[in-house]
Amino acid sequence: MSLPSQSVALLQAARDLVKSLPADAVLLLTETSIDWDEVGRMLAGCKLFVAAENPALTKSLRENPDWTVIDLDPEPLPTQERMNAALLKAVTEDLLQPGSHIVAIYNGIATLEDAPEPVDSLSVIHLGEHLERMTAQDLRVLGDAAPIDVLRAVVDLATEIGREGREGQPIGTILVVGDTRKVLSLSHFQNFNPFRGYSRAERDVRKRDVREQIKEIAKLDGALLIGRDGIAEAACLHLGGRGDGVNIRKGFGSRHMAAAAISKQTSSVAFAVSQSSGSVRVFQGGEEVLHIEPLARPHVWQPFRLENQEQAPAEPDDSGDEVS
Ligand SMILES: Nc1ncnc2c1ncn2[C@@H]1O[C@H](COP(=O)(O)OP(=O)(O)OP(=O)(O)O)[C@@H](O)[C@H]1O
Repeated sequence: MSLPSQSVALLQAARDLVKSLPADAVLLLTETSIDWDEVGRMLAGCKLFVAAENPALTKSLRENPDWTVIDLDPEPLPTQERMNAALLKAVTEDLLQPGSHIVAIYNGIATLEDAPEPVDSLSVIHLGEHLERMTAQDLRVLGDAAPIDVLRAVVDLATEIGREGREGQPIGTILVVGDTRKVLSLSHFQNFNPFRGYSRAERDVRKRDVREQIKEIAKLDGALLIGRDGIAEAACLHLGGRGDGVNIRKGFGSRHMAAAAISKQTSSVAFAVSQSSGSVRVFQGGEEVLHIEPLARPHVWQPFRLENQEQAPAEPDDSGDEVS
């Protein structure tokens, strides 16, 4: 079996790019059988990562010491997401450093299984910029709390608030997503609702300019409430909700407790942005399910913290709020 001409040309281009940019590695994403000996000859001297779902395809590749095989979960994901998953896995397993430059070759256009060419596309990926967008996979732990595009937008908003603060000052806040009616019934306004009077389009957090406006509002004391559909409904909310049965780590105060508590008592997901550290902790069902560090770019997602898992004792609700 020899390689078709388009694949040969792409591999040559990848090898040349690795030398001339320079780039750190080549990532080959394929689900089609391919002449690996030929690939090896063409990419001699390049660090090669091969990502595939099919274990039969990658089994023999593991014997080659110069190649790193990344197993992908067998899910019907778009190519972009599979590439993201492969790169994220390589970074979290310390196979690649954030900031690396990668030449990726993949099948981005032809989707037929019997496509004449195993690969048809080439991209140059600068991992520093790219990692921030690799959130979809990790957000799956939140199940169907909200559509993925809404969750991504809220993550972007929360991490930007944590990283940037406002006017040089760190700010903390809570972004509550979903179950708006129940959240409102358990909370009260500390101030007038700044979203009142604005159209849905002007409150849609999936839009960058709306997120920029919301960052201003996040300076105000209290939590923000966003619907499952991504429309911001309220700000300046003092969240009620009882704190018993929730788990937050030692050292956290009333903000994180309030976020955990509201996620326990409603089906919302609460994103607590810490004023002191900028980190974002995501609570669901009263438990912390995700933690994002406020690194300057890039950040790497951690589903669970690998540190001291000691938990703070549950505190009673400090608000005693009635329905407002
Ligand atoms: N129930 C609540 N609803 C909304 N915001 C709250 C609530 N309780 C506390 N906060 C916010 O949290 C702030 C106090 O944060 P505190 O330092 O006690 O918490 P923390 O969990 O350690 O958070 P941080 O890491 O941001 O300091 C309050 O000024 C208020 O803005």
